[in-house]
Amino acid sequence: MEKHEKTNKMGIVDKWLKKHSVAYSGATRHPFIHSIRHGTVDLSSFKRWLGQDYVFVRASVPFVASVLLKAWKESDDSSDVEVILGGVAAFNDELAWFKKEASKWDVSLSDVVPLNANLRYCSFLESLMSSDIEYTVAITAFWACETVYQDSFAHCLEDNSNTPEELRETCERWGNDGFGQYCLSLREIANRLLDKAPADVVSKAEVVFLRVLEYEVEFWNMSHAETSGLTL
Ligand SMILES: Cc1ncc(CN)c(N)n1
Repeated sequence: MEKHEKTNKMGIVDKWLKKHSVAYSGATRHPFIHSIRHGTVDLSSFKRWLGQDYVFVRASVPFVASVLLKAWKESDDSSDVEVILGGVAAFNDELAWFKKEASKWDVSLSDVVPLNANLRYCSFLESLMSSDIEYTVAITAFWACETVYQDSFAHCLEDNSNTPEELRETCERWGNDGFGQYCLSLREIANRLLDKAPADVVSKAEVVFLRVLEYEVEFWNMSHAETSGLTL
């Protein structure tokens, strides 16, 4: 098949994005994201999100490393490893950025207590590290996780947005074009693998995709957790 034919073809994840557009919008157009985009964000919510996300990103490193390992063992295309390796390398920079941003906002990262929604999402990712989980399923989860952030924060950078100046750097971290391209590369990998996968693996990947969307919504919800109800 010619390359241009391949890119024009609608892949399985593209179909899921249409089929589950309500769930997808729930994750990418959450009230927390709207509040950033409208410039009405409550700074204590932003700080809570920042601390929780630092914990999440640290915990997701072994998951991404496990996806890399699966790609190295199972992929029929060596460029997958390079794409995922790019993601692993970006985590280093991301963790340094969290430290810088936390000191700007006076958030003490060492004092962050992970909330239950965060712990649940981290254990879900940990469950996907098992060698029983197919590469196709794991890369679908990874693509979905990265894409929700890319789409959400890119929305805050659109021309008609009113994102506060001091939050633009956060939005650019995930909303920039380079990160967008990287998410598209992950999407191509997921589509290619799903195209060849048996039906039960495709169903499993679709369930995992929907679970990621649910966990992402719960994650955003934590930003407006009342201090009295920190078990979210
Ligand atoms: C909850 C969450 N989801 C996704 C991302 C993007 N790696 C993140 N930093 N945090």
